[in-house]
Amino acid sequence: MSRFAAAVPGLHAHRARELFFGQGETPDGLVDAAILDSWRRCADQRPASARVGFNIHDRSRVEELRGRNALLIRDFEATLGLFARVLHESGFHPVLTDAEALTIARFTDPREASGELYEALQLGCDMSEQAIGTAAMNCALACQRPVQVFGHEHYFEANAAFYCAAAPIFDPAGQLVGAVNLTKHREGREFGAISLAESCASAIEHRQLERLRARLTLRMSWSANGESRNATVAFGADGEVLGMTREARRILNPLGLPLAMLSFESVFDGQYGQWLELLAQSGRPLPIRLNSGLFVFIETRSGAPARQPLSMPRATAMANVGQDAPEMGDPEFAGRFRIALKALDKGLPVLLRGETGSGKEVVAHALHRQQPAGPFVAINCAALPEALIESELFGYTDGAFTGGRKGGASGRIEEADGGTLFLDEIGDMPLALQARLLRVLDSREVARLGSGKPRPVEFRLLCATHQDLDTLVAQGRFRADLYYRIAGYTLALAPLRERSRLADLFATLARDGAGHPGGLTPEATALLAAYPWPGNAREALSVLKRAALLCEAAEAISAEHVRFALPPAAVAASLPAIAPAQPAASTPPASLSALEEQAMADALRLTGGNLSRAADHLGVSRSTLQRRVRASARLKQQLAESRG
Ligand SMILES: Nc1ncnc2c1ncn2[C@@H]1O[C@H](COP(=O)(O)OP(=O)(O)OP(=O)(O)O)[C@@H](O)[C@H]1O
Repeated sequence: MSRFAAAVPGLHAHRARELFFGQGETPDGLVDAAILDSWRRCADQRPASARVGFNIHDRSRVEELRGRNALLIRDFEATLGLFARVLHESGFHPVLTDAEALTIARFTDPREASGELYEALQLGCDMSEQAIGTAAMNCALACQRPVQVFGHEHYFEANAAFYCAAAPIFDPAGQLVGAVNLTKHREGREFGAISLAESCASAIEHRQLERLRARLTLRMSWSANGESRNATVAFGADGEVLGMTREARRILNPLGLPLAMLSFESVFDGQYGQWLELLAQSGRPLPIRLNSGLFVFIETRSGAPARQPLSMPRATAMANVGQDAPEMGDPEFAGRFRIALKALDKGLPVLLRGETGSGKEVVAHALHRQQPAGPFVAINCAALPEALIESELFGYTDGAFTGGRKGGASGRIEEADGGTLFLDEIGDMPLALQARLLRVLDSREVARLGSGKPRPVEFRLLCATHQDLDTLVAQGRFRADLYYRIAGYTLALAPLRERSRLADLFATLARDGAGHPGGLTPEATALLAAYPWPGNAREALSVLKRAALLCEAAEAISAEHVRFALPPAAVAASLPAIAPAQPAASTPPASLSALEEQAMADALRLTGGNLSRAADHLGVSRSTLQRRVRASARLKQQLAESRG
């Protein structure tokens, strides 16, 4: 899709029509390529000025179609219920079509729509290209990706009154089964309908997947080009792949092999049985390498009730209960932790900064435990779909929107009253909500959506982010006033590679996290300390769990166990630099940075000098890698060589 046409739907439609219909030219870049292809097909059939009516199948055909697609319809209705408020406010009318573009379900009452739209919302309406010309649902089905069609981008002039956006739906085996389509009169106010349609289709696909009788349903998350991605894949009893979502297909099955040819071991670098056990024990996302080399985090996806997945999976703050500060392997941390406590005591918010996996959530729990009055309410701003975040945070009143729960619902901010509100990944909060949050923080009052009556709330505020908020502020993606408001005190967590007392942290993680009472040998500790830990404590915990699986409970984890548990590429590429027998004391601190540099050089070489991909591979941000390259002549040279 042309980036411009996507950003400003329909803006160039008149010019594109002039070129296409008037001069027989190709209006490249002015409309989405999918629309242009459709225009070409339609032009072979009928002139754009032809009269179009909606062709509606008879009731028995509609019943037969609905019976055949009963589960899909159920998933559509359940999913749309979650988006009810935002749909209602936006004025869009959602329908579900089958793979032939016949309408088999709708979500709103067609009587709320006027004129031609009323017709278009009838069950059994034929929305195919042959019947109604270019429209979002038939384009989305034809090109198998989300498409929006605005006003005069519709082939028939008679349909220029509409704005529609649609996304295709695939079943867990990757078959196209239908499309979600959102339509309204185009004079309505603008709205991000295409991403809403895509979110609906993706939520339907997740529901389909959850119905499979899977032994293990995994949620994978990773970041690519600075954006976080996630996907779901289901495995049977022996690790065979039962189904996956479209994002999962992109990274696990790029060649489009039949599902029967895929298994856990063919896609991940690990053994199915071992990972089943690790995942059951951890209850937290664990890093794993794909056979393609990409590093992702995986966690078990449970059939949790609707509200639950919106909040982050809570870490049972396993370590250090009753102690002042958690053991972080950093002698300076305890002092900073005490200052953070004082700040909270004085009513100042605390901002936790640190790389992914560095322990921000563990610290948040620990801070709450020191003054454990009231609930600990955590919200992961990155995990909430933008359409739901507002009602999740602020709650809503009875009747605030169609499909809302009877009696309304309290928001998470209200639930934190008297306790601690933990806003994780605050850097991912949409700008519009930042303004609302700021108002709550200033007034200490929260009003549910649909109600003018604010209620007073009192809570300690903790926020966390792995992003550089200064940069986000400079880029206009984070409000400066909110930044100052939440950063009463900033508690920075050093990345693991910069902590100087790692032996204590490894011992704690092994004992409390991996449940291994036997400790570690000094050689094992030295080997661990030499690894640069791009995934920080989360990765360290996962490695220790893997190592602990290999030895008896009373036995100390040895260098051999660690070597097995560390990522194979790290052992092969860098860790032989410290021989197994080399004593811990003789590992000069400088070698740590040399090891990191080696890993970075390897990543640059492997990715042909692509900084984003190399950073993804290493699990660090692009800016971190760029900074290191700028500071190192060796890396600069490697970058130049890799780019040839
Ligand atoms: N000091 C620690 N003691 C015990 N466990 C820890 C410690 N630090 C981190 N962990 C463990 O490492 C994992 C990651 O920690 P946590 O979720 O707190 O990191 P985070 O910085 O919040 O990560 P993210 O930015 O990805 O949300 C968790 O399983 C946590 O239990």
